[in-house]
Amino acid sequence: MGIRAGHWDDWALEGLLGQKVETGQRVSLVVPARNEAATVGAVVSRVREALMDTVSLVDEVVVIDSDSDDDTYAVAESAGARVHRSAEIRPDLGTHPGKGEAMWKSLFVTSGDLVVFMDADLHDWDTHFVPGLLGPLLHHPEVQLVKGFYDRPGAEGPLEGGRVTELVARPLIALLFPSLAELVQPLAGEWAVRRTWFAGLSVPTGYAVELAALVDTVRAAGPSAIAQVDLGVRAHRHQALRDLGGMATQILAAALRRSGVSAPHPEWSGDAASDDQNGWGAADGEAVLRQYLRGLEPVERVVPTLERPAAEAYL
Ligand SMILES: O=c1ccn([C@@H]2O[C@H](COP(=O)(O)OP(=O)(O)O[C@H]3O[C@H](CO)[C@@H](O)[C@H](O)[C@H]3O)[C@@H](O)[C@H]2O)c(=O)[nH]1
Ligand SMILES: O=C(O)[C@H](O)COP(=O)(O)O
Repeated sequence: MGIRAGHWDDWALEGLLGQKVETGQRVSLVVPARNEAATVGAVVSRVREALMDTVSLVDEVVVIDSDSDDDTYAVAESAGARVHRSAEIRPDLGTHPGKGEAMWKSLFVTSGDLVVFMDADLHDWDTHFVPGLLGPLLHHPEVQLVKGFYDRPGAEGPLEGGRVTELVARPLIALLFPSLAELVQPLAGEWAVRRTWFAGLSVPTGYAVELAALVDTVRAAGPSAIAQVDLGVRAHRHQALRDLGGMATQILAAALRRSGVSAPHPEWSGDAASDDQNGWGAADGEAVLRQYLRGLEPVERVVPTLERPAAEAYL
Protein backbone atom coordinates (compact mmCIF):
# COMPACT_ATOMS: atom_id res chain seq x y z
CA MET A 1 0.00 0.00 0.00
CA GLY A 2 1.20 3.51 -0.83
CA ILE A 3 0.62 6.78 0.96
CA ARG A 4 -3.01 6.93 2.09
CA ALA A 5 -4.87 10.02 0.81
CA GLY A 6 -8.03 11.60 2.14
CA HIS A 7 -10.07 14.78 2.39
CA TRP A 8 -10.58 16.74 5.60
CA ASP A 9 -14.33 16.08 5.66
CA ASP A 10 -13.92 12.31 5.40
CA TRP A 11 -14.13 12.32 9.21
CA ALA A 12 -17.07 13.88 11.04
CA LEU A 13 -16.10 15.80 14.17
CA GLU A 14 -18.41 13.61 16.28
CA GLY A 15 -16.62 10.49 15.12
CA LEU A 16 -13.20 11.97 15.87
CA LEU A 17 -14.29 13.01 19.35
CA GLY A 18 -15.65 9.51 20.01
CA GLN A 19 -12.48 7.88 18.72
CA LYS A 20 -10.37 10.19 20.87
CA VAL A 21 -12.28 9.22 24.02
CA GLU A 22 -12.31 5.53 23.13
CA THR A 23 -8.55 5.41 22.54
CA GLY A 24 -7.80 7.71 25.48
CA GLN A 25 -5.47 9.96 23.47
CA ARG A 26 -4.67 13.59 24.13
CA VAL A 27 -4.05 16.17 21.41
CA SER A 28 -1.58 19.09 21.41
CA LEU A 29 -1.58 21.85 18.84
CA VAL A 30 1.95 23.25 18.48
CA VAL A 31 2.56 26.52 16.62
CA PRO A 32 6.22 27.44 16.06
CA ALA A 33 6.42 31.20 15.63
CA ARG A 34 9.18 33.67 14.89
CA ASN A 35 8.04 37.28 14.59
CA GLU A 36 4.44 36.43 13.78
CA ALA A 37 2.65 39.00 15.94
CA ALA A 38 0.44 39.95 13.00
CA THR A 39 -1.10 36.50 12.50
CA VAL A 40 -0.39 34.22 15.48
CA GLY A 41 -3.27 35.62 17.54
CA ALA A 42 -5.93 34.54 15.04
CA VAL A 43 -4.38 31.09 14.61
CA VAL A 44 -4.52 30.55 18.37
CA SER A 45 -7.89 32.09 19.16
CA ARG A 46 -9.79 30.48 16.30
CA VAL A 47 -8.50 26.97 17.05
CA ARG A 48 -9.10 27.47 20.77
CA GLU A 49 -12.64 28.58 20.30
CA ALA A 50 -13.65 25.98 17.71
CA LEU A 51 -11.84 22.91 19.02
CA MET A 52 -11.03 23.43 22.68
CA ASP A 53 -13.69 25.69 24.22
CA THR A 54 -16.66 24.43 22.18
CA VAL A 55 -15.65 20.76 21.86
CA SER A 56 -12.78 18.81 23.40
CA LEU A 57 -10.79 17.82 20.34
CA VAL A 58 -7.67 19.79 21.29
CA ASP A 59 -6.34 19.59 24.84
CA GLU A 60 -3.68 22.29 24.66
CA VAL A 61 -2.63 25.06 22.29
CA VAL A 62 1.06 25.76 22.67
CA VAL A 63 3.04 28.43 20.84
CA ILE A 64 6.79 28.02 20.79
CA ASP A 65 8.28 31.48 20.44
CA SER A 66 11.35 30.97 18.29
CA ASP A 67 13.60 33.89 19.29
CA SER A 68 11.08 36.54 18.21
CA ASP A 69 11.92 40.19 18.67
CA ASP A 70 8.37 41.41 18.10
CA ASP A 71 5.24 40.92 20.26
CA THR A 72 4.62 37.30 19.27
CA TYR A 73 4.81 36.10 22.88
CA ALA A 74 2.31 38.61 24.27
CA VAL A 75 -0.11 38.35 21.35
CA ALA A 76 -0.17 34.54 21.46
CA GLU A 77 -0.64 34.53 25.22
CA SER A 78 -3.51 36.98 25.20
CA ALA A 79 -5.16 34.96 22.40
CA GLY A 80 -5.25 31.97 24.76
CA ALA A 81 -2.11 29.93 24.05
CA ARG A 82 0.40 28.62 26.52
CA VAL A 83 3.60 30.19 25.26
CA HIS A 84 7.17 29.01 25.77
CA ARG A 85 10.32 30.61 24.52
CA SER A 86 12.22 27.93 22.63
CA ALA A 87 15.54 29.04 24.14
CA GLU A 88 14.15 28.66 27.68
CA ILE A 89 12.90 25.10 27.29
CA ARG A 90 15.33 22.58 28.77
CA PRO A 91 18.21 25.06 29.03
CA ASP A 92 20.48 22.13 29.89
CA LEU A 93 20.17 21.05 26.24
CA GLY A 94 21.29 24.42 24.87
CA THR A 95 19.50 26.36 22.17
CA HIS A 96 19.70 26.81 18.41
CA PRO A 97 17.82 29.08 16.04
CA GLY A 98 15.19 27.61 13.75
CA LYS A 99 11.76 26.14 13.27
CA GLY A 100 12.84 22.51 13.70
CA GLU A 101 14.47 23.43 17.01
CA ALA A 102 11.19 24.96 18.21
CA MET A 103 9.29 21.81 17.19
CA TRP A 104 11.86 19.52 18.85
CA LYS A 105 11.73 21.59 22.03
CA SER A 106 7.91 21.42 22.01
CA LEU A 107 8.14 17.76 22.97
CA PHE A 108 9.43 18.80 26.40
CA VAL A 109 6.50 21.12 27.20
CA THR A 110 3.51 19.31 25.68
CA SER A 111 1.73 16.13 26.67
CA GLY A 112 -0.48 15.15 23.72
CA ASP A 113 -0.19 11.63 22.33
CA LEU A 114 -0.97 13.26 18.99
CA VAL A 115 0.83 16.46 18.05
CA VAL A 116 -0.54 18.75 15.33
CA PHE A 117 1.77 21.42 13.89
CA MET A 118 0.49 24.58 12.25
CA ASP A 119 2.42 27.56 10.95
CA ALA A 120 1.75 30.94 12.58
CA ASP A 121 1.82 33.00 9.38
CA LEU A 122 -1.40 31.70 7.81
CA HIS A 123 -3.90 34.23 6.55
CA ASP A 124 -6.21 32.04 4.46
CA TRP A 125 -7.03 28.86 6.34
CA ASP A 126 -9.64 27.34 8.63
CA THR A 127 -9.88 25.39 11.84
CA HIS A 128 -10.91 22.21 10.01
CA PHE A 129 -7.17 21.79 9.29
CA VAL A 130 -6.80 20.30 12.77
CA PRO A 131 -9.51 17.60 12.67
CA GLY A 132 -8.53 16.87 9.07
CA LEU A 133 -4.97 16.10 10.12
CA LEU A 134 -6.10 14.04 13.11
CA GLY A 135 -8.47 11.81 11.12
CA PRO A 136 -5.94 9.26 9.84
CA LEU A 137 -4.11 9.13 13.19
CA LEU A 138 -7.31 8.48 15.14
CA HIS A 139 -8.69 5.93 12.69
CA HIS A 140 -5.65 4.10 11.34
CA PRO A 141 -3.18 2.79 13.92
CA GLU A 142 -0.51 2.08 11.29
CA VAL A 143 -0.32 5.77 10.33
CA GLN A 144 2.41 7.68 12.18
CA LEU A 145 2.52 10.96 10.27
CA VAL A 146 -0.10 12.96 8.36
CA LYS A 147 0.69 15.78 5.92
CA GLY A 148 -1.72 18.41 4.80
CA PHE A 149 -2.08 19.53 1.22
CA TYR A 150 -4.05 22.40 -0.22
CA ASP A 151 -4.76 24.77 -3.07
CA ARG A 152 -2.63 27.91 -2.97
CA PRO A 153 -4.63 30.96 -4.09
CA GLY A 154 -2.83 32.79 -6.87
CA ALA A 155 -0.71 29.79 -7.83
CA GLU A 156 -0.38 29.11 -11.54
CA GLY A 157 -2.13 25.81 -11.27
CA PRO A 158 -4.12 23.95 -8.66
CA LEU A 159 -1.93 22.15 -6.12
CA GLU A 160 1.21 23.95 -7.29
CA GLY A 161 3.72 24.02 -4.44
CA GLY A 162 5.88 26.89 -3.27
CA ARG A 163 9.20 27.84 -4.86
CA VAL A 164 11.34 25.56 -2.68
CA THR A 165 8.81 22.77 -3.08
CA GLU A 166 8.94 22.87 -6.87
CA LEU A 167 12.66 23.64 -7.34
CA VAL A 168 14.25 21.67 -4.51
CA ALA A 169 11.97 19.25 -2.66
CA ARG A 170 10.27 17.63 -5.64
CA PRO A 171 13.50 17.16 -7.62
CA LEU A 172 15.18 15.65 -4.54
CA ILE A 173 12.26 13.31 -4.04
CA ALA A 174 12.38 12.29 -7.71
CA LEU A 175 16.10 11.52 -7.51
CA LEU A 176 16.57 10.16 -4.01
CA PHE A 177 13.28 9.38 -2.28
CA PRO A 178 10.77 8.34 -4.98
CA SER A 179 8.46 6.64 -2.48
CA LEU A 180 7.51 10.16 -1.34
CA ALA A 181 6.53 11.30 -4.84
CA GLU A 182 2.82 10.82 -4.11
CA LEU A 183 2.94 13.71 -1.64
CA VAL A 184 1.25 16.81 -3.00
CA GLN A 185 2.80 19.30 -0.55
CA PRO A 186 5.87 17.65 1.03
CA LEU A 187 6.92 20.87 2.76
CA ALA A 188 3.55 21.74 4.28
CA GLY A 189 3.93 23.16 7.77
CA GLU A 190 0.53 21.72 8.65
CA TRP A 191 1.06 18.15 9.72
CA ALA A 192 0.40 15.79 12.61
CA VAL A 193 2.39 12.99 14.15
CA ARG A 194 2.27 10.52 17.02
CA ARG A 195 4.38 11.87 19.88
CA THR A 196 6.27 8.60 20.32
CA TRP A 197 7.17 8.56 16.63
CA PHE A 198 8.39 12.15 16.43
CA ALA A 199 10.37 11.67 19.65
CA GLY A 200 12.26 8.84 17.94
CA LEU A 201 13.37 10.94 14.96
CA SER A 202 16.49 13.01 14.43
CA VAL A 203 15.25 16.59 13.89
CA PRO A 204 17.06 19.23 11.80
CA THR A 205 16.96 22.50 13.74
CA GLY A 206 15.97 24.55 10.69
CA TYR A 207 13.56 24.19 7.80
CA ALA A 208 14.53 20.62 6.88
CA VAL A 209 12.37 19.24 9.70
CA GLU A 210 9.54 18.34 7.30
CA LEU A 211 11.57 16.57 4.63
CA ALA A 212 13.66 14.74 7.24
CA ALA A 213 10.59 13.46 9.09
CA LEU A 214 9.11 12.14 5.85
CA VAL A 215 12.28 10.43 4.67
CA ASP A 216 12.97 8.85 8.06
CA THR A 217 9.38 7.69 8.41
CA VAL A 218 9.11 6.11 4.98
CA ARG A 219 12.45 4.39 5.45
CA ALA A 220 11.62 3.03 8.89
CA ALA A 221 7.97 2.11 8.42
CA GLY A 222 7.13 2.31 4.70
CA PRO A 223 4.63 4.50 2.83
CA SER A 224 1.62 3.12 4.72
CA ALA A 225 2.90 4.95 7.83
CA ILE A 226 2.23 8.25 6.03
CA ALA A 227 -1.13 9.77 5.08
CA GLN A 228 -1.97 13.03 3.34
CA VAL A 229 -5.15 15.01 3.66
CA ASP A 230 -6.66 17.65 1.39
CA LEU A 231 -7.27 20.66 3.62
CA GLY A 232 -8.82 22.94 1.00
CA VAL A 233 -7.20 26.36 0.66
CA ARG A 234 -4.16 27.76 2.45
CA ALA A 235 -2.26 31.00 2.00
CA HIS A 236 0.76 32.27 3.88
CA ARG A 237 3.31 35.09 3.96
CA HIS A 238 6.05 34.69 1.34
CA GLN A 239 9.76 34.96 2.09
CA ALA A 240 12.23 36.73 -0.18
CA LEU A 241 13.92 34.48 -2.72
CA ARG A 242 17.34 35.01 -1.15
CA ASP A 243 16.00 33.87 2.24
CA LEU A 244 14.56 30.78 0.61
CA GLY A 245 18.15 30.04 -0.49
CA GLY A 246 18.88 29.33 3.17
CA MET A 247 15.86 27.04 3.43
CA ALA A 248 16.90 25.20 0.27
CA THR A 249 20.42 24.73 1.63
CA GLN A 250 19.05 23.21 4.83
CA ILE A 251 16.77 20.84 2.93
CA LEU A 252 19.60 19.76 0.62
CA ALA A 253 21.90 19.19 3.60
CA ALA A 254 19.37 16.91 5.31
CA ALA A 255 18.73 15.02 2.07
CA LEU A 256 22.43 14.58 1.31
CA ARG A 257 23.10 13.41 4.86
CA ARG A 258 20.37 10.80 4.44
CA SER A 259 22.02 9.71 1.21
CA GLY A 260 25.38 9.13 2.85
CA VAL A 261 26.92 12.46 1.83
CA SER A 262 27.87 14.46 4.93
CA ALA A 263 30.42 16.72 3.27
CA PRO A 264 31.59 17.31 -0.26
CA HIS A 265 34.04 14.89 -1.75
CA PRO A 266 37.56 16.32 -1.20
CA GLU A 267 37.85 17.00 -4.93
CA TRP A 268 34.93 19.42 -4.73
CA SER A 269 36.14 21.55 -1.86
CA GLY A 270 39.50 22.70 -3.20
CA ASP A 271 41.09 22.95 0.24
CA ALA A 272 41.97 19.97 2.32
CA ALA A 273 39.39 19.80 5.12
CA SER A 274 40.91 20.85 8.41
CA ASP A 275 39.84 19.44 11.76
CA ASP A 276 37.20 22.04 12.51
CA GLN A 277 35.87 22.33 8.98
CA ASN A 278 33.38 20.03 7.36
CA GLY A 279 34.47 20.71 3.82
CA TRP A 280 31.36 22.86 3.23
CA GLY A 281 33.49 25.88 4.13
CA ALA A 282 32.13 26.17 7.66
CA ALA A 283 32.24 24.53 11.04
CA ASP A 284 30.34 21.26 11.50
CA GLY A 285 26.61 21.86 11.63
CA GLU A 286 26.62 24.83 9.29
CA ALA A 287 27.23 25.77 5.68
CA VAL A 288 28.18 29.10 4.16
CA LEU A 289 25.86 30.19 1.37
CA ARG A 290 27.42 32.88 -0.78
CA GLN A 291 24.90 35.08 -2.58
CA TYR A 292 25.42 38.14 -4.80
CA LEU A 293 23.11 41.08 -4.43
CA ARG A 294 24.92 43.24 -6.98
CA GLY A 295 28.14 42.98 -8.91
CA LEU A 296 30.95 40.88 -7.54
CA GLU A 297 30.33 41.78 -3.93
CA PRO A 298 29.26 38.63 -2.09
CA VAL A 299 26.99 38.38 0.89
CA GLU A 300 27.74 35.35 2.99
CA ARG A 301 24.98 33.68 4.93
CA VAL A 302 25.83 31.09 7.56
CA VAL A 303 23.15 28.42 7.33
CA PRO A 304 22.72 26.03 10.28
CA THR A 305 22.48 22.41 9.13
CA LEU A 306 22.56 20.89 12.58
CA GLU A 307 20.27 18.06 13.68
CA ARG A 308 18.99 17.30 17.16
CA PRO A 309 19.16 13.62 18.11
CA ALA A 310 15.93 11.79 18.91
CA ALA A 311 14.28 13.62 21.82
CA GLU A 312 13.25 10.35 23.50
CA ALA A 313 16.75 10.11 24.98
CA TYR A 314 16.11 13.29 27.01
CA LEU A 315 12.41 13.01 27.88
O1 LIG B 1 13.41 30.29 12.90
C1 LIG B 1 12.21 30.13 12.67
C2 LIG B 1 11.64 30.34 11.40
C3 LIG B 1 10.29 30.12 11.22
N1 LIG B 1 9.52 29.75 12.27
C4 LIG B 1 8.07 29.58 12.09
O2 LIG B 1 7.82 28.45 11.26
C5 LIG B 1 6.63 28.66 10.50
C6 LIG B 1 6.94 28.50 9.02
O3 LIG B 1 7.97 29.40 8.67
P1 LIG B 1 7.98 30.20 7.29
O4 LIG B 1 9.19 31.04 7.28
O5 LIG B 1 6.65 30.84 7.10
O6 LIG B 1 8.17 29.01 6.27
P2 LIG B 1 7.73 28.93 4.73
O7 LIG B 1 8.52 29.84 3.89
O8 LIG B 1 6.27 29.07 4.66
O9 LIG B 1 8.16 27.39 4.45
C7 LIG B 1 7.42 26.22 4.12
O10 LIG B 1 8.39 25.19 3.99
C8 LIG B 1 9.14 24.94 5.17
C9 LIG B 1 10.16 23.84 4.87
O11 LIG B 1 9.59 22.58 4.84
C10 LIG B 1 8.22 24.56 6.29
O12 LIG B 1 8.97 24.38 7.48
C11 LIG B 1 7.14 25.62 6.49
O13 LIG B 1 6.24 25.21 7.51
C12 LIG B 1 6.41 25.81 5.18
O14 LIG B 1 5.37 26.75 5.30
C13 LIG B 1 6.12 30.07 10.85
O15 LIG B 1 5.15 29.97 11.84
C14 LIG B 1 7.38 30.75 11.40
O16 LIG B 1 7.12 31.78 12.30
C15 LIG B 1 10.06 29.51 13.51
O17 LIG B 1 9.36 29.14 14.45
N2 LIG B 1 11.40 29.71 13.67
O1 LIG C 1 6.84 25.90 0.47
C1 LIG C 1 7.76 26.39 -0.22
O2 LIG C 1 8.18 25.90 -1.26
C2 LIG C 1 8.42 27.65 0.30
O3 LIG C 1 7.94 27.90 1.59
C3 LIG C 1 8.15 28.84 -0.56
O4 LIG C 1 6.78 29.05 -0.69
P1 LIG C 1 6.25 30.30 -1.54
O5 LIG C 1 6.83 30.22 -2.90
O6 LIG C 1 4.76 30.12 -1.48
O7 LIG C 1 6.66 31.54 -0.78
